[in-house]
Amino acid sequence: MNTPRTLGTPLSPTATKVMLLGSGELGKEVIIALQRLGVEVIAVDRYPNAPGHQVAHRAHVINMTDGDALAALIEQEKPDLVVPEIEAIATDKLAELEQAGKITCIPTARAAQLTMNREGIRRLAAETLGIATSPYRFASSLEELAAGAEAVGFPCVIKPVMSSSGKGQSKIDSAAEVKAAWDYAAAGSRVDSGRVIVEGFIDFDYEITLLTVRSLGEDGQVITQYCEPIGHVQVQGDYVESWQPCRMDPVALVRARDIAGKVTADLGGLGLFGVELFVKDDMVWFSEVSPRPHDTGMVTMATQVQSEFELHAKAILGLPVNVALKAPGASAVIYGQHEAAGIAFEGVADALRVPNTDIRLFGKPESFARRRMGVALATADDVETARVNAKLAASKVKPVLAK
Ligand SMILES: Nc1ncnc2c1ncn2[C@@H]1O[C@H](COP(=O)(O)OP(=O)(O)OP(=O)(O)O)[C@@H](O)[C@H]1O
Ligand SMILES: NCC(=O)N[C@@H]1O[C@H](COP(=O)([O-])[O-])[C@@H](O)[C@H]1O
Ligand SMILES: [Mg+2]
Repeated sequence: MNTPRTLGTPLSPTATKVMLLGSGELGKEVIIALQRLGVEVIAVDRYPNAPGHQVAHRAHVINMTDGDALAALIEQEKPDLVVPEIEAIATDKLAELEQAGKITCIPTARAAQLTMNREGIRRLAAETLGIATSPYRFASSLEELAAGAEAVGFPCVIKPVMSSSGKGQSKIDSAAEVKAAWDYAAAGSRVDSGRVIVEGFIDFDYEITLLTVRSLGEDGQVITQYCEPIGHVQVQGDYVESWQPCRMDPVALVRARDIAGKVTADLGGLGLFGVELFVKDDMVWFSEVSPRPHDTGMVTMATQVQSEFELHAKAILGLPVNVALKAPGASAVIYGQHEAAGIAFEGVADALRVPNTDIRLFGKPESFARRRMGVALATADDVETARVNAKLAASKVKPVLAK
């Protein structure tokens, strides 16, 4: 597509139909942004009442890694656009359907395929595009992992090739810990491929997500724009707080944009990407990329003129976008803390009394101790104050077991 889409009326023959594959907290916001443009949205996830299910025109529950089930649902709904929201889907089937001209996948089926598996995106970035990354090896057995760890050196980080939000990830300091890391990766993999990546540990000063948007310009050509960098802190491979803008060495910022530009140009298509980068002084390493909104980018709901979700929604429809920052701000995660269905949240009023804050509760039907159930957002004159306030607001929200 190189012209903007004409938008129809939902639930009518002119409807512009978008199908989200994955309907968590990130998809929920993309859906709301699409709904505002009168797009008909079909939300799909692996369990009922996922956050995005609750705000879409229609909701479906299927095993999205089952290619036949996925193809059948696409055939039934005939969406104009298919928008992957998680990695764990039958991306080979999406590629087959795209090849046959049956779907338009966002940003491309190939991007979904390459980023579903760490091996695909890592080899593309490091070996094809020549971009700096941590040293790495792949391993399909404990013996290969032990050899890979020796090759990249200690400390190193071991991750299943198919996992996200830090699941199955561990950092080890010696050969004695390799077996525990192998077993932990096997347990945390979202698709048990029995394959892991071992990466040399990068002793970075800080890490960022560079939200990068590919949208259509007035002449129908794709243009690439960069949001202000987002700094973040991760615990056990999962994001706990983020802030924007993240102050950076100017040379590092140029390098970060250059890497993000190269990677997203290769992946192609339209939409927003979250490019994860490690930074030390003026050196920048590529870590990975989400061809979709990024969890650390939830901060943009407070900080940008158009949130990352609105940017994604507009870009995929061929519409122009505005990546401008509105105010410095921060986000802090609210975890479930309990293992139970239908939990309640006390203290929301206290949280909202913290100056210039807001709260999102995702509405996930079931809580786990470390499941992300909500996020606190804050803006301020400076990022430091916003970080303090976002964390304070998040700490005031108390997940409790329903009485
Ligand atoms: N090689 C490395 N050196 C130093 N830190 C690392 C390395 N690999 C991962 N980390 C740390 O672990 C975090 C999570 O890693 P990564 O992004 O690869 O996992 P993930 O499971 O894909 O997470 P998500 O889905 O949330 O992006 C990184 O943001 C970083 O803080
Ligand atoms: N880092 C990726 C990420 O943040 N993905 C977001 O989390 C949801 C799954 O949450 P769940 O595991 O609680 O169901 C996904 O659907 C997506 O919105
Ligand atoms: Mg990551």
